[in-house]
Amino acid sequence: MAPVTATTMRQVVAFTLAVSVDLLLFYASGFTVFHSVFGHFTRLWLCAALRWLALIGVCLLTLGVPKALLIRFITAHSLLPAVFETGTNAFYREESQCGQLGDVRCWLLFSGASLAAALFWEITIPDTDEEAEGKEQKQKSRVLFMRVVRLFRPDYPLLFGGLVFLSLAVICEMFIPFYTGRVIDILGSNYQENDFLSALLFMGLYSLGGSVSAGCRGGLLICAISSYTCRIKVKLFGALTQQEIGFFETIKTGEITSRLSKDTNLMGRTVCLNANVLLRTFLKTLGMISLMLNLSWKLTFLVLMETPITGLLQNMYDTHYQRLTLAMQDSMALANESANEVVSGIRVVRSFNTEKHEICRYGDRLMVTHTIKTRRDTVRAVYLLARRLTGLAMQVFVLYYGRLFIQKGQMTTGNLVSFILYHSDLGDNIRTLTFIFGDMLNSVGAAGKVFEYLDRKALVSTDGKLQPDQLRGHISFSSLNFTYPANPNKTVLQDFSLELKPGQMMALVGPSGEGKSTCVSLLERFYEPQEGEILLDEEPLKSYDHQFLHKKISVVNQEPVLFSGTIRQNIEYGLKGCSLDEIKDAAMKANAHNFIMQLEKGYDTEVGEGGGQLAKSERQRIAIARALVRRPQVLILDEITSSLDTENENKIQQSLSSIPNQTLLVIAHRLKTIENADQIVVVSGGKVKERGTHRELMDMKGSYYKLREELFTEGNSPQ
Ligand SMILES: Nc1ncnc2c1ncn2[C@@H]1O[C@H](COP(=O)(O)OP(=O)(O)OP(=O)(O)O)[C@@H](O)[C@H]1O
Repeated sequence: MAPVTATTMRQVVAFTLAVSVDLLLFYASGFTVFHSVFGHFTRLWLCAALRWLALIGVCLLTLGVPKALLIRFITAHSLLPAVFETGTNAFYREESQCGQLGDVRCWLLFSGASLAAALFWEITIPDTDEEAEGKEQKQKSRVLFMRVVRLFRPDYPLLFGGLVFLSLAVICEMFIPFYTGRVIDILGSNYQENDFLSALLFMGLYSLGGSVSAGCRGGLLICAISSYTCRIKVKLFGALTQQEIGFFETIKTGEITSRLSKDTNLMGRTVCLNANVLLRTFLKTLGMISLMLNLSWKLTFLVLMETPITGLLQNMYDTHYQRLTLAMQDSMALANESANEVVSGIRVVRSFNTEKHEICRYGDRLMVTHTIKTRRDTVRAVYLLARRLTGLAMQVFVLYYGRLFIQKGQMTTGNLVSFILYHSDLGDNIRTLTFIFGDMLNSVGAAGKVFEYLDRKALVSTDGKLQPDQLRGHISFSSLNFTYPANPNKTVLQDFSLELKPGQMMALVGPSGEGKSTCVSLLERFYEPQEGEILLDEEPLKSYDHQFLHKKISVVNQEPVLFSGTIRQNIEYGLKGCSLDEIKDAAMKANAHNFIMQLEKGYDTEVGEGGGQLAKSERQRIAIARALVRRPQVLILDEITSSLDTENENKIQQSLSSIPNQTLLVIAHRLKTIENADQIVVVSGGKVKERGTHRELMDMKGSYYKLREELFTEGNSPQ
């Protein structure tokens, strides 16, 4: 208990001492005026400096090093009278009603305003105790902000136009309440028609100017944002498509699409809308406060005292509201996810008769969203109530004191009306200013995420330049060691070496999950091996031009992926200037021509999203045609037989074997299909376990032999 009492005592002593010293100096300044000691401004600023020094001195002596908030208060408290007096003199060429200072009411008013300013600063700008982190964050935000601005370069003319109209709109809007008050004064005193008409004319002109300028500002800025967002989206999409496959495996699809859709939009907003609102509100607030000070400085200080309360309320509300909004978005995403799952897996749901269970699950998740939403709306309702109450209390004060000032002849009725009009806007403006800081930081954060992807250099480079006129298709894997980026602890290929001679057919076989498809992925340069190299015609794969390589090495995967569009577009996918005859030829080799011709629109038939309007075997044959139309030197078939029947498979095999000099790499589970291969390689545990022709391997009675036996007994192979 004792230390607390001692601290409180020290604080009371410090407060009393500080108030006494300050009042003494404040009155002393009035004395110097009275006795015309020093010039007016010298006295003001000297007094301000002395008061600042004295108050800081008292704090140091009694409380130790003062906190940032106290320093801000002391600074505002000491300087405010001098700043205000100098400002009034500069703008209106007269002394304010507080010009003589030395009046305890003035002292109280300035103290209140200083406290308001210090608290406002405290609320809107992060505390200096978090300096290091805060400064770094601010620095980062500033750099990001400037990058966003620089990307706006092509839209600078639009932005400049927007800013000009913004300033015009603010100036015009600011004068409307002023002329409203003037009209009331003219009507209330000796009516002068000319004055009345000119006031009306100005009011009309300012209103018109304000509306036109606001419209032009909005239009220009929206145009700039829209063109900016499009540009960034394309840029980001371009950067994303350059990334290596491992990137897409480690980052969730939802995150990527959210950056592409949400964050790019937020980025545009950062500079344009927020800067627009910030600038407009800031200019308006400054202009309003200066006009309000002109109307009645006492009332102005009075209403400014509401600022810290408004700021505090807004800050508390923003924190809670944002937290609940995020929680609501998460729970909504969960509810949507369960709905999506059911829609895409409706066959499973139907066959397991789990409709009711799924409805309950969806309903439960929606209830969670509903509860959070209700809490969020309650927070909003309480905030609005508190805001209205403080606003109302302040209006009552303004009316009460306004009436007093009118009685004393310190202001007119028109002045009071103008003042009230300004005041009603001021609260909103200050709230906007406090909110916009947080929002700006959020949006800049979104820009940071977008830049992170824009700046990311793909781990698998595509800078190779080699494009030889002749390619033989000689492939060798030499001592490869490889782990997937998504699972770096598991070595998938270990000291893996293979050679595939030009024009030969090689088959990779082996149990599931042993690394066969991984070989194909490495050959396609989806990943880079950690050790070892893959050579194509004795040159490292990475030295080949990206486009050239993917034209010369074509892959048909287990799961054929088609894109929405026509069959023709899917076959010629990525090839420019491909004739219909070439497409038909490839389709014939893939045994797809006949079924395509039976479709009503033939090659112009739409395949639907992901090729959903075609059977799996048809999709697979189109995928084979897509690979063949490129006339690849190396063709890779990764378990394509799983979706083909024996008849189709035989026909495709026949046409593929008729292509001369093509190197063929086949991964197969149906061992019957690869008996004719020049070389069969058994892959197990990421290593080459056996290699040879079918006959050689059968005679060895090793893994290949066992594999055939197993598959035969499991009935997987129609041998
Ligand atoms: N993208 C990936 N990220 C992490 N691990 C992977 C990835 N793809 C495959 N793996 C793992 O690498 C190992 C080899 O997989 P791979 O697909 O090469 O086997 P496979 O022999 O082709 O099997 P299957 O015959 O069933 O296609 C497996 O253990 C698998 O789990």
